[in-house]
Amino acid sequence: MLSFLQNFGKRKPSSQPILTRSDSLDSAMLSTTNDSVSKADKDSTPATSTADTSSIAFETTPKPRERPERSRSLRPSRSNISSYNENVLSGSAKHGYRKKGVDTASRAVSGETLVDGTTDSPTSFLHQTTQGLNQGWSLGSLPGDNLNMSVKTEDRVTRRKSTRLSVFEFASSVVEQTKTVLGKRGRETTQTPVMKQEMGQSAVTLNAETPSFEGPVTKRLRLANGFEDSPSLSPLRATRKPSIRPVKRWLSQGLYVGQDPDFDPRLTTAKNKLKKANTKRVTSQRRSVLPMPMFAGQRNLETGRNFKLPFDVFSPLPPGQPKPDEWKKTHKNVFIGDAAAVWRKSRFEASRCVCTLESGCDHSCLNRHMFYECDDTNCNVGQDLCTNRSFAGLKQRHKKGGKYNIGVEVIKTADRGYGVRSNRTFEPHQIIVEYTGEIITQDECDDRMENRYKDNECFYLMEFDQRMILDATRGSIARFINHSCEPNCEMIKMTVAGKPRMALFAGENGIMTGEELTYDYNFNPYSVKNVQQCRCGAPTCRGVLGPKPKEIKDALKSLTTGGKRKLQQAIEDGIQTVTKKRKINIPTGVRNALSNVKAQTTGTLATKRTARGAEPDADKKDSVKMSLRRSKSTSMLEKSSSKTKTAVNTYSRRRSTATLALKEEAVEEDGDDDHPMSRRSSVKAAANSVRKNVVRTVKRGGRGAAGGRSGKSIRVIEDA
Ligand SMILES: C[S@@+](CC[C@H](N)C(=O)[O-])C[C@H]1O[C@@H](n2cnc3c(N)ncnc32)[C@H](O)[C@@H]1O
Repeated sequence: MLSFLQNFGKRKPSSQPILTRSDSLDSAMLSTTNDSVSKADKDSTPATSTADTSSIAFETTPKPRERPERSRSLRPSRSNISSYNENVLSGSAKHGYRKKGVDTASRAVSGETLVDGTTDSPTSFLHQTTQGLNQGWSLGSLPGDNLNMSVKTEDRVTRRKSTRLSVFEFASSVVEQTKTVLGKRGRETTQTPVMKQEMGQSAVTLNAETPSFEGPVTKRLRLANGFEDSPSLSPLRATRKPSIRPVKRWLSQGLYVGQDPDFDPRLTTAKNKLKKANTKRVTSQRRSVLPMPMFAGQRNLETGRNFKLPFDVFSPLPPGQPKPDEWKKTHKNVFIGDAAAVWRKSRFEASRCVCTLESGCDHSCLNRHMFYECDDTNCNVGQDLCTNRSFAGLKQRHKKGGKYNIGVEVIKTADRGYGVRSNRTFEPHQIIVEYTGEIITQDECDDRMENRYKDNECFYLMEFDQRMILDATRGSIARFINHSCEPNCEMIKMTVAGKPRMALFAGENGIMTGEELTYDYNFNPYSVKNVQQCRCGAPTCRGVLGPKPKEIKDALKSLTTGGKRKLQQAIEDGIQTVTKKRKINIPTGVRNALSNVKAQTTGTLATKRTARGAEPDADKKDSVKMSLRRSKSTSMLEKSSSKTKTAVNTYSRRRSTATLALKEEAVEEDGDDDHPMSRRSSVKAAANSVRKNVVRTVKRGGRGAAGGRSGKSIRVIEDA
């Protein structure tokens, strides 16, 4: 049988038999033909090759009929024909091009010319064939044996080989072709590492034990492992992966099923892993599924949770947005040149706030009112209860990293150059971004203006503290924040661990995702000719960067014609009224009048304060100090601008010496049980009066060709 298979159905002689299911059927079907031939040829000289077989077969049969002789080269080579015939499938095929005289019926499966002249009916033959197909494969028992169709090796008779393909042979060839196309790589991709490993081992075994096998590896593996009659024996099925039906667990267990309870969607996977590794979890208290709504409600009632609407949304800009040329960044204030040496430590000693554990450090915290950030050295309630640690919170946010935590990004505006927008929400008064840069002395600033920045369009300079300048040319992203007459943020200077720092805070209404961040520059162009048109688009836009000239005039009028009370009110409203005079070209006469009124008023208030002696009137004290400091600042600016003619954009929201003194008194007197709160509220009132933005922006006046260019400005913080 083996030798029969070897000689039959193979294009070229092979030393190894191919044991395939198709072969068994094929051989079963075709053996009748061969046997009939062998019967006829039994007595003739045995052939030694398939070619001989053909010759024998054709020699013993007469020519079928006369046909026009075709050239051999034109005749299709039979060994190359791989056509598919339904007759072959049905088993009733009459193979090939027959010679006349050959009993075609005997070639059919249904013939009665089975080996040894057995008289099995076609039905029983088919039955046996089916049995043979269903049988397992093994070397010991081949299906052909059951069919009693074995052919002894010594009786090997060369027979004419059918050039048509049987159905199984055809299928095998298709699979083989497919595999050839897929190639090794294709097979590898369909095999799991475990499969490969198993197959590798089995292949070794197979090679060692059954070297005569050929065919797909999977089949050999099955044969070797004894998985007989397995459906995966089919080469087509062998390459197919078992499909795993996905189970929608979330349908029954909720959307968060399987998610780690500590998972933070704002972090990257790596950071989440790190966080998980670093946190000790109390696994016993964790539940793998969400609590039922009633339990969730109960939990909320017990533990409490701030309700937030809308939930924080992160909305980064789509890629490909125009970005500013890379600027030198620094996220910390850096002293440059002599600044560090000149810098003095804060004159004011840190004092503890008087907040209680019951109330926590809330909006009534004195440190908060004084624009001092609480820390472990000056806070009475500790980190957990304190809400006056904005800069510390910002540091933590930035430490976490990611665009969401940074929360801002640069955008290109239509008509104001670059700007900054939020890509998440911010609560009212929440810190957004710190304004950092290089801290330089006034001399250094002048030098930079004359040399380094002489061709610049924009300047990012602010008067900072102790007459230092904060230059954000190398600084944080906050330098790109534009002005608006109806801003949604405010720039605030606070003392953090004894050092002043500036940051942008959300305004009263908080910030929504995608809003452009703005604050009021109170831009002072220094000269009317340098007034810049404002394009903020607010309904109440003043039209220029800075106060309207009319407002300035009105303020001046109130200063000159109003009484002391009115003047004081004007002063408390902010020093804009004083600085505004430099935004427009105020007539010298008016200016002199203003100076006189200012001096008189200051003197009066100061006298009053002295007369009151030890009894502090917080508001007035504050006003006095403000006016004094204001005068000082003004002169500083005048001097500065007259000397260097540099433009300064100033901002200040700063406590005064007086308010600090009051605060200390209040802390001391807080122990007095009679009126502790009244004292404190007077301090608060004093502090509140100081919380006025004092922002001045002065356009750079003519300094040669570069100095006279419009649009050049620097912003300087001014101590109030
Ligand atoms: C500190 S820079 C702000 C960032 C600037 N837009 C940029 O592209 O670098 C200040 C300059 O921005 C422009 N600017 C800011 N707000 C403006 C506004 N509301 N209207 C017109 N120009 C504005 C002015 O030219 C101003 O001198």
